[in-house]
Amino acid sequence: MAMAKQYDVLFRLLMLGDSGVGKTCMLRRFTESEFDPSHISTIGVDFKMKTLEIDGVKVRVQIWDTAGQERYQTITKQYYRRAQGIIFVYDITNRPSFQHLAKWASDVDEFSPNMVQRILVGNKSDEELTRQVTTEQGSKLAEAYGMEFFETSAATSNNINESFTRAAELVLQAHKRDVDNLLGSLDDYLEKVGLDDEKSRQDVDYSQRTCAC
Ligand SMILES: Nc1nc2c(ncn2[C@@H]2O[C@H](COP(=O)(O)OP(=O)(O)OP(=O)(O)O)[C@@H](O)[C@H]2O)c(=O)[nH]1
Repeated sequence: MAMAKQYDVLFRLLMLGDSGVGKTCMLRRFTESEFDPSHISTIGVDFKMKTLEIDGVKVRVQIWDTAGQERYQTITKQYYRRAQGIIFVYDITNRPSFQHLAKWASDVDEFSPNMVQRILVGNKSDEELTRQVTTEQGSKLAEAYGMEFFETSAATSNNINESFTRAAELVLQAHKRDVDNLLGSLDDYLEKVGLDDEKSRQDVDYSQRTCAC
C-alpha cells in the first residue's frame, strides 16, 4: 500500500527586519503557541516548520528566522535567493526599524528571485502607549511596495496566524500551476506504486499456488 502523504508541497519563508523587532517571538508564537519575553539575539539563521492546509493542499512551511544584527548580514543574504516568501517585520514602537525597511527591501530586490511574495508586518501592536509608527503609515508603505499589511503581537497572538498563513497562501497562489502539475504527477506516481504493489502481491500469490500444487 502507498504511504500516506505527510504534506504536498514545501515552501520557504524568510523573516527579515531589524534586531529586536520580535521575529523570533513571532515565529515561536506561530509554531509553538508560546511567548518568551527575553531577547536572545538570533545568531545567523534559525528555522522552524509548520504544516498548514490551504485550499485542500497540505503546505509544509519552513520559516527562516534571520538575525537582524548587521554583523550577520553576509550569512543571512545567502538565504534570500532560496525563499519563496518574505515577511518584513518592523516594531511599531521603534521608528528607526520602520525607516530601515527601505534597506531590507532593496536587499531583497537584489538577492531574491523575481517571483518572491512579500508581506509587511508591524509587530508589538499590544504596545499602543509607546507606538511611534501609526497604522496608516505602515499601511501606506505596504501599498507603495505592493505588499499586504498586518499589525501583529507575538505577546497577545494578535494576527500572528493570519499573517504567516497569508504569506503561505500568496506563495501557493504564485506557484499554483507548478503545484497542480506536481500534485497531478504525484497522484499518478502513487497510483502506479499502488498498482505495482498490487501486482507484485498477486505474483506472490500465484507462485505460492504453483508451489502448493
Ligand atoms: N510587547 C511586546 N514585546 C515583544 C513582542 N514581540 C517581541 N517582543 C519583545 O521584543 C524583544 C525582541 O524579540 P525577538 O523576537 O528576540 O527579536 P528579533 O527580531 O528576533 O531579534 P534578532 O534575533 O536580534 O534579530 C524581546 O524582549 C521580546 O520580549 C510583542 O509582540 N509585544
